[in-house]
Amino acid sequence: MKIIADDKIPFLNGVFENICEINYLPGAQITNEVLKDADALITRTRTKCNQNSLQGSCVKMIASATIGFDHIDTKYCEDNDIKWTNAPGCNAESVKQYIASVFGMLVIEKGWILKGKKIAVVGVGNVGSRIAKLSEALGMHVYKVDPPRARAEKDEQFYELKEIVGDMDIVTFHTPLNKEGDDKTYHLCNDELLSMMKETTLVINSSRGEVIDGNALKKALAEEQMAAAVLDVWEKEPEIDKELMNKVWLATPHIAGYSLDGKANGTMMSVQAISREFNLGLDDWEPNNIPLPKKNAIDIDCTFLSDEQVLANTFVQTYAIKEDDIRLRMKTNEFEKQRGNYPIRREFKAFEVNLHKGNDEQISLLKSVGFENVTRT
Ligand SMILES: NC(=O)C1=CN([C@@H]2O[C@H](COP(=O)(O)OP(=O)(O)OC[C@H]3O[C@@H](n4cnc5c(N)ncnc54)[C@H](O)[C@@H]3O)[C@@H](O)[C@H]2O)C=CC1
Ligand SMILES: O=C(O)C(=O)[C@H](O)COP(=O)(O)O
Repeated sequence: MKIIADDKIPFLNGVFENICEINYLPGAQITNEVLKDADALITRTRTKCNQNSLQGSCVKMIASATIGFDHIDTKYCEDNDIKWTNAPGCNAESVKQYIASVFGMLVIEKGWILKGKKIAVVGVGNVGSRIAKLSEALGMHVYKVDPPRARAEKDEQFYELKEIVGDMDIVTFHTPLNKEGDDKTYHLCNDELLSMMKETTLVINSSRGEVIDGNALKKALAEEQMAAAVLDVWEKEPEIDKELMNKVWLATPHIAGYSLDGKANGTMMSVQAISREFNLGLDDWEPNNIPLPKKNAIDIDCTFLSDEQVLANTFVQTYAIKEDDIRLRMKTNEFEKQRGNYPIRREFKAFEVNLHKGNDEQISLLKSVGFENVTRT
C-alpha cells in the first residue's frame, strides 16, 4: 500500500513507515502524476482533489486533516468510488481563540465595551457555536444565523441575516464555502449586505475568502459604510488583494485554525480514518507530547481591570493576533511561507492563568470559555 501525504501535516512522520510506503510532498506538488500509484492521500486545503488530480489514479481514499473540504470535489469522489473524510471540529477551539483575540483587541486597542453589543454569528456549527458561547460569556447579545439548522430544528432560535444585519455591532462568518444551492455562501457578504450595515459595524471572516466579495468590502471600507474588518481568509489566497489588506484592521494569513492542538486533532482523525478503511491497526492512534509555547503561565494584575478587561488581557496573552497581522503586512508575499513556518500556538486549556487580586466571577468566566487552570492570589 502507498500513501501520499502533505509534508506540512505535523505529527505524521513515523506513523505509517513500518506498515506501508508513505511519501511526503508539498501540497501544491501533489499532482495526477504523483497520485497515479497511490492508494490513499492525506491532505490539507492546499491540494485540489478533483478530476485533474485523481483521474486514472489508484486513490481509494482521501483524508483531509482540515475542517473545510471545499478543496475536495466530493461529487467526483462519490461518482468514482473514492472515499473521503475531513476532520470535523478539529481546530474549532483554535478559531475560537482567534476570535477571542479579536475581542481582546477591541477592548484593549479600540476601547470597546463588549457587554451589551450585538453580534451576528453566521454559521452556527462547530466553530460558530463556540463563538456564540464566548460572546455570551462576554455579555454580548448573540443573533444566530444558520438557515440549514433553522430548517432542521424547532427549539433553537435563528434569525434571517438580512433582517438583523442593520442592527449589528459585529458580524462574524463561520460557514462552509457553498458555491451553489439554497445555502450558497459564495459572496454571501456582498454590496447589498454591506450597504445594510451600520457605519460602526465590524465584519470578521475566518471561514473562506470567497464568502465575502473582496471588491465590495474594499468599497464599503473606503466609503465608510461600515467601520472595520478582520480577515483571516482571502479570495485567491495566497495572492491576496493588498489594497484590501491595507484597508482592513487586522489581516492574517489563514491561520485562525493553526493551534498545534487543532493540527494534532486533524492528524489524529485522518490517521484513524485511513487505518479503519485499510485495516492498518492504528484505529486508536493519537499524537503525544504536543509542545508547549515558551510561556504558558499567565499572570494578570486585575487591580484596575473590569471583568471584561481581565478576559481581554488573558485572551491576547494566549494568542496575540497582532503579531500575525504585523508579519503579514511586513511580508505579504510570504503568505504561504508564514503558514508553513507558523510558531507554536496552544489553545486555552494549555495555559495556567493566575489572577492577581482577581475574583471568583472572573475565574468562573475564564473557566466557562475553556481555561482549565485558573487560580487567584
Ligand atoms: N480560517 C481557518 O483557519 C479555518 C476556517 N474554517 C472554515 O470555517 C467553516 C466552518 O467550520 P465549522 O463550524 O467547523 O463547520 P460546521 O460544518 O460544523 O458548521 C458550519 C455551519 O454553517 C451552516 N451553514 C451552511 N450554509 C449556511 C448559510 N448559507 N448561511 C449560514 N449558515 C450556513 C451549517 O448549517 C453549519 O451549522 C469551515 O467550513 C471552514 O471553511 C474552519 C477551520 C479553520
Ligand atoms: O480546517 C480548515 O478548514 C482550515 O481552514 C485549516 O485551518 C487550514 O489548514 P491547512 O490546509 O492550511 O492545513
